[in-house]
Amino acid sequence: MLYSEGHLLLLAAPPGRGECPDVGRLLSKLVRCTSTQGRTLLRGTSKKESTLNQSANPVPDEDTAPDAPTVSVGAGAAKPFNEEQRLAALHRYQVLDTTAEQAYDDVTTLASAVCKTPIALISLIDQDRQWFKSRVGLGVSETPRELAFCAHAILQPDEVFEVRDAQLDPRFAGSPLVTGEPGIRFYAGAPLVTADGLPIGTVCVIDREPRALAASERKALQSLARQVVAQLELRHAMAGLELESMTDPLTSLWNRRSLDRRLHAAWNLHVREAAPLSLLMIDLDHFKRINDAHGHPTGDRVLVQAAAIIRDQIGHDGLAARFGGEEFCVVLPGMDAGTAQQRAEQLRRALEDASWPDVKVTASVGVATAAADEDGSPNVMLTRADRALYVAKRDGRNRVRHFEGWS
Ligand SMILES: Nc1nc2c(ncn2[C@@H]2O[C@H](COP(=O)(O)OP(=O)(O)OP(=O)(O)O)[C@@H](O)[C@H]2O)c(=O)[nH]1
Repeated sequence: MLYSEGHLLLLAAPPGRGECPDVGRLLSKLVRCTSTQGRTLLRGTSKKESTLNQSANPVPDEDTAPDAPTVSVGAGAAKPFNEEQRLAALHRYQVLDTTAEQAYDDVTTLASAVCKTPIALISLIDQDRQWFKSRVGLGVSETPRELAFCAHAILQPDEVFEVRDAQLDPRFAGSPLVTGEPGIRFYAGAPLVTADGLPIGTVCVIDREPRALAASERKALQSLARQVVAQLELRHAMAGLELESMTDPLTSLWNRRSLDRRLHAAWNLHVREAAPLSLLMIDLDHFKRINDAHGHPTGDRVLVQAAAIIRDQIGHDGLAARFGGEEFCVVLPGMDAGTAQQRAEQLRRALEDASWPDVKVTASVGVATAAADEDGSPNVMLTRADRALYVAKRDGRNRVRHFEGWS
């Protein structure tokens, strides 16, 4: 957005002044959406609802409107004193450049309706730009930071930053966003402040006419900003849980469940692109003896080190997972049988040559490949790799075998 970092900029021309959009419906949708995810983002719903409905018919409240802060002119707003932590907090949410989401779009729809502005935005202030997670009434998805009104708004994280007539404000009168499109005259942005007190953006509203926010509208804008932060936190926590549920806690490799998903995805790619697909099944040899001779904790350390070697050896060419116990699996999309066998042999040697804590470690590897035009299924791939692993064990261990048939 155009004003200041870390505010949701609600820049909206009234959707027909005098019209009262169905704010209650939008609000209940928002509350429903957030509460189904186990967290109430809007407390005291009925009170807020009545506040929001009142503010749909705003009466500018000159007494309570905050004064604009003093900021630098020319190259845009000054940077907040805690800019580095602020950017780290923003990037932690991993929300920049993501696609539109209903939960955020509901907020801008509400902001525009409540404040009766034609433009409403959720603006996130990145290092050199402001990027809009959601926007009503504006075509662009980002602007340079130096043009952002929101970059000013984040300098006063506990207040709504309001510019009642940008043409009369020396900081903004010459801005191309005021002199040209979208012709900003009025701006109000409520900073998005994280639990750590870091302002990452705003919820803001913009109008093409000079005006002021009523106290109730200002409050509503701040409520919406709090909801955006709660939504960001919720998504972040869910992503963390998802990752946790897909990861093996001991080795940090993908777990079996994750392997199944990824193998299916790789199989779909194999079918769609008519590309080969290979799979390695790796089993540490006589692992029980390591546990028996050196104890379970040493066995665990060996598993962690083996996982690290497998991950390093495979790099970005495939996906490594812990299949269970002392067994690992590697999915190699696009890799033919010959190359997969070479990589398996390199991996086997790397495990054998590694320096281990007081023990000798080797592994047997089974390889299965679906040629570019071959039918089958992910489960058949697993069974074939398992059969090849069985043959490698049967033939003496510490060796690689490719699936060559069932006999
Ligand atoms: N330390 C440790 N041991 C585990 C873990 N998961 C499974 N194991 C042990 O791995 C051993 C696997 O033993 P087996 O299936 O007999 O296989 P092996 O001794 O490796 O023999 P081969 O596979 O035939 O070469 C068992 O003793 C399990 O208790 C784990 O997370 N940590």
